[in-house]
Amino acid sequence: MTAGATAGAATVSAAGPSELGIVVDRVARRFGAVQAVVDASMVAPMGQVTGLIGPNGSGKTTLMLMLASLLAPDQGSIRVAGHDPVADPASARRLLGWMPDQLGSWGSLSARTTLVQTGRLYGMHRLAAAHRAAELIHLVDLGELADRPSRVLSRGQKQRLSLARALVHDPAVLLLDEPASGLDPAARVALRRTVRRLAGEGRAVLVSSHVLAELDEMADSAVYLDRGVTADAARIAATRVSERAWRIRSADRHRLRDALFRAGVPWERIDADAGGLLVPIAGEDAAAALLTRLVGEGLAISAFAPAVGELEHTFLDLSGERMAAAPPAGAGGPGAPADPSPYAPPAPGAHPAPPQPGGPQ
Ligand SMILES: Nc1ncnc2c1ncn2[C@@H]1O[C@H](COP(=O)(O)OP(=O)(O)OP(=O)(O)O)[C@@H](O)[C@H]1O
Repeated sequence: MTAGATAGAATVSAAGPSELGIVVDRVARRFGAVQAVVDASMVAPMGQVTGLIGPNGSGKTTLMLMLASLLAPDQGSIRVAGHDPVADPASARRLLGWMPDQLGSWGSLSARTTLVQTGRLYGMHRLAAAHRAAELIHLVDLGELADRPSRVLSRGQKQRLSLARALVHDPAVLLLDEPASGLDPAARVALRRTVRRLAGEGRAVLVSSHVLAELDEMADSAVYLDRGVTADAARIAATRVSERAWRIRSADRHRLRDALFRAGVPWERIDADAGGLLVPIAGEDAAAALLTRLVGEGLAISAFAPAVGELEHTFLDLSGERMAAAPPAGAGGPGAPADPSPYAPPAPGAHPAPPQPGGPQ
C-alpha cells in the first residue's frame, strides 16, 4: 500500500457515483441494544483495492452485510456502483459479488454445480453458466476437486470456491470478507495476485481482513472502523507523524548504538531484534534526517525501514495500543524539534552512560 493512503469520507472526489464503486454516507445500524455501526462514511473507488480494517466487533461484517444488501441501515445512505441496495437491491446485486467469511453452500453439491447453479440464479443460460464455472474453477485452481461434494473441501479450498462464486456474474464491485483466512502461503500469494488483477480490470474491491501485512501488499487505501465509527482523514493523517519503530541495521551494532545516542535517542528507547536495532521515530522527515546523520558519520547502514507495516501502525495507533510511549518532554527523543536534525544532541549527563559491548543488543 502506498504510505498513508486512506479512503475516508474526506477523500470523496468529483468522480461520479459509479466511478466511486462504493459510497457510504453516515450509515448506522443497531441490533437491539447493540449499536453495531454508529457512524460510517467511506468510498471505495473503481479500479482499486480498499482495505476495511478494525478490531473485533468494530462493525466490519455488519457494514459489509449492508453493502451486500443483506441488511438495511437504520440511517444514512449507501450506493453500490450508483445503486441503492435498500431501494433497489436487484440492481445492486447484479453489480456486486459477495464473498462472506463462511462459504455457506450445500455440502452435497460439487464446486462445479455450485458455480453453475449460481450462474443460473443470475439468469445465465445453462451452457454459459457451465462455461463460466469451468473458467472460474481454473482461476481458483480447484480443477481436481471440482466434481467432488463441497463438504470434502478444506477451509482454504472452500475460501477459493467462495471467491469463484462471488465472481460468477463478473461483478463491477467485489466485497471480500476475510478472504485470506484458511489459505496457505502459496494460496495467499495467488489470492493477492487475483485480487490485484480484478481491481486492475476496473473493479472496486473492498477487502476486510485482520491480516494487515497481507492487506498492506494488496490494498491501495484503507478504511478504519473503530467501535462502529470510521476514522476521519484528520485522525489518519495524525498517525503518519506519530512514533513507530524503525529497524536500522549496520554491521557494527555498537557503533550504530553510539551514533544513535549522539543523535539524541535515549539508550532505554533503543531496542533490538535479529534484524537490527529498533528505534522509535516520528514521521518520514525525522527518519530521513536521522539516516542522513548516520551516513554523514560514516556508518555503513544496510537496512533502514519501518519495523511495522503502514496499516498495522495506523491500526495500532488509532486503537491507542502503540508500543512506544511518547518521549518525556525535552528528552531530545525522536519527536524532538530539529536542531539541526529532529534528534537534538543530548545534554551532557542527560542520559545514562552507554552500555558496554556485550550488553543486550
Ligand atoms: N445479529 C446480531 N445481533 C446482535 N448483535 C450483533 C449481531 N451482529 C453483530 N452484532 C454485534 O455488533 C457488533 C459488531 O459486530 P460485527 O460482526 O459487525 O463486527 P466485526 O468488526 O465484523 O468483528 P470481527 O472482526 O470479530 O469479525 C458486535 O458487538 C456484535 O456482537
